Amino acid sequence: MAQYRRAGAAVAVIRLHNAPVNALSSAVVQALAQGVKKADLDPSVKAVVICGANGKFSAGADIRTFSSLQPRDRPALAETVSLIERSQKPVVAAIEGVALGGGLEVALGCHYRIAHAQARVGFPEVLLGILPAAEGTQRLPRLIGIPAALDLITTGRHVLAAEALKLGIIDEIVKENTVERAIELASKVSGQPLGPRKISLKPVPDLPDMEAILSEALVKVKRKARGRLSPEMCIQAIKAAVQLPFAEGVEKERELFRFLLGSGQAKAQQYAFFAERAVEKWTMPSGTSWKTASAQPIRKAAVIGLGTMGRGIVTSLVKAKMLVVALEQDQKQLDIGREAVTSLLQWEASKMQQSGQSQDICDPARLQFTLDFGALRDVDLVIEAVFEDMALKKEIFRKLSTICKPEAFLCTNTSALDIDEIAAVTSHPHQVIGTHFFSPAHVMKLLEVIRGHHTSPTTIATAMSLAKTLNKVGVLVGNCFGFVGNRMMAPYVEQAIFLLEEGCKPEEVDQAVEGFGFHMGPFRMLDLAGLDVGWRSRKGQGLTGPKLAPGTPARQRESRRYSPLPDFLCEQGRYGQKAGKGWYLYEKPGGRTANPDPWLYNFLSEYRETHGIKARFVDQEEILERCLYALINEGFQILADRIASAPEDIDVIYIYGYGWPTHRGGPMFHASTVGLPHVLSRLQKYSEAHPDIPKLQPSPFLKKLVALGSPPLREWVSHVRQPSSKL
Ligand SMILES: CCCCCCC/C=C/C(=O)SCCNC(=O)CCNC(=O)[C@H](O)C(C)(C)COP(=O)(O)OP(=O)(O)OC[C@H]1O[C@@H](n2cnc3c(N)ncnc32)[C@H](O)[C@@H]1OP(=O)(O)O
Repeated sequence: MAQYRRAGAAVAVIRLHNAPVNALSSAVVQALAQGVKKADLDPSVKAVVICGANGKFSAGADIRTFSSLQPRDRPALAETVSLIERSQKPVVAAIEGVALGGGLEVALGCHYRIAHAQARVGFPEVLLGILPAAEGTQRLPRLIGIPAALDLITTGRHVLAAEALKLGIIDEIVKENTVERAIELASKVSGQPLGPRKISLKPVPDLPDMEAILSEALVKVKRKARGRLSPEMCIQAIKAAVQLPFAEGVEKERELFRFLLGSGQAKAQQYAFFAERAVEKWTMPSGTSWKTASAQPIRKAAVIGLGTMGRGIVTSLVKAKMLVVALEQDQKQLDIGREAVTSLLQWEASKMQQSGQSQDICDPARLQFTLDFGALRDVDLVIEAVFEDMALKKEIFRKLSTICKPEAFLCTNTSALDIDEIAAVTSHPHQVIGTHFFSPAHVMKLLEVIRGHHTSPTTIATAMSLAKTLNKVGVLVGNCFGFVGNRMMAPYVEQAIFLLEEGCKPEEVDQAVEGFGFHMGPFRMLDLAGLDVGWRSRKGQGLTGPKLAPGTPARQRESRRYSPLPDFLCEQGRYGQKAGKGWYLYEKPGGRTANPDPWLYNFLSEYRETHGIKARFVDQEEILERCLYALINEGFQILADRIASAPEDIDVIYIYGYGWPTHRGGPMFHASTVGLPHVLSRLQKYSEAHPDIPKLQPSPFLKKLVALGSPPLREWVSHVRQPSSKL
């Protein structure tokens, strides 16, 4: 848990030991405290070094233990940090790998800090719905000043050693032998006065406009937080550092920590942290999993199509230092694509430069632009990213099947299309897989990885590993129309549009959903994505356009309710932001400011009149429940259909791909929090009121879980019916 040894005659080394990241469990904290006391009591020890095993200082407090913490518990970690600082002998932190959260707090308790050049430090607690509660909110501002402390504590960002040195968090950077160098320093400074090195004794550096800085930070953080409490509480704690003596500031920090710990938000954010890690450990319905499948190395990849998605994908691959072939169909598109990729890469390089990372990502030798499919002969993996047209995709895959080497993996970037149909035209369907990137692909963290019927475990492992290489979160899902993300989006958007028919305005629906914490409500999102995308898909499905059977009632398809509203908008050229008008009016085509549109109000009134709909007032609760519970209901069906193998998969997809607020833990976590019987009863109520909307009829799986007494989320999948045995 923490090894104590002597280095030379006079230095004690305490090494934190808790694989894989030296999390500070209570056993580790206890052992650390014992080590510090032992060194203090031993007259032959003149100085102490604290370091971590396996090249990592510590990733902070053990998050797994938080659920058992009582809000009244006094953090033992804080007492240990203060014990370190009070030590009579100099204590040096030797930081390798990471010193995050409680790990950094331990380091701040030390009198000196040395870090390896690749080490990262930070206070990511805010991302877990809490704050640095082992006196970190009181020490960091004293060490680096208020503006920098506000930035680090409210964003949770990790900083590299170079930046940490500039900020004053660490005293020295070394390229190698961090612990040895720390031992040397410890020997050198033994006997020197420790007072000036104790951060708790320092005043917070004063600034003339302190009040203004704090209140501006509060306004900024509140605007960005969309209901998340922890950033605001972090500011309260930092304010306490400014206004109160150290000990009183610490009390305030504890009070705020207890408040956050007891809030549902901390639970949701910690669930999201572990869900993100759980999805890496994928399983197929057959039982094959990450444990037995091994990924193949990808040295060289190709991207077909340099539209918005293709450009982002190329940028991601280049950033990950792969050799990339980018292919387009004609010279003009190729030139436009090359220019776009080049400027994306330059932008990425400048961002990296600002954060002190090396920026050799734009090496042109690694990126080849071509019109020639022959250039794909030796690539290990291809990502086809042309637009959503099955015929075109099949033509490309037929070609790839003959040109690429037999062991190449063939990925299709699609948001809805059938992977099996595409794989069927190739001679290696087991090497075909869906990779649904989200726009902008070089920014968005999510990669939905879709297994086809024939996709091999090696192909899945390779695609999942590619996600990690690209610094994305890969989630494995099954093949069905819209997969997980878009399949759940469909009933959500459908409800939003039905609500307009019934009397809402787009901004009322958006405000309700944004008030819940989403980045964007459904109508702003549709305008951003382009209304023509859905229109093309509905035409393809024969729901509108020339394929629609003559005489079909305007608001009904088969026996289901249908709203032709978005089709009418598209017929008027209102494609959304790019056209300058859609559900909202924009200042110009491509404009970003969504303004309510009087034209739309008239249009909606006339529409309701034509169809004999009496507008009614719909309250926020109904707006939210109809949109969100329709989406969640589909999530239960997706679990029952084994398209997602666990609720965590769905939640991670929604957090990283669709802007679901992290402090609400994802749609399935949210359902478990508000209670499955509640979700069921509301769906029952709405489906009775709207019997012609099948997506409001509660999923049989949700009903089953409620009948079973609403087991906790982690048990849900054990109640999914197993496919019948072939025997
Ligand atoms: C006890 C009361 C204390 C009260 C005091 C409160 C004040 C202090 C609070 C804190 O310190 S909260 C924790 C702050 N630290 C973090 O948020 C860091 C979280 N970890 C990471 O960001 C990353 O894991 C990493 C350290 C950057 C490593 O990333 P990498 O991609 O290399 O590995 P992962 O797959 O993410 O993690 C490996 C493995 O380790 C588990 N894990 C990571 N950090 C913690 C942790 N702090 N506590 C418990 N477990 C942790 C992670 O879940 C993975 O587990 P498995 O999936 O392999 O089981």
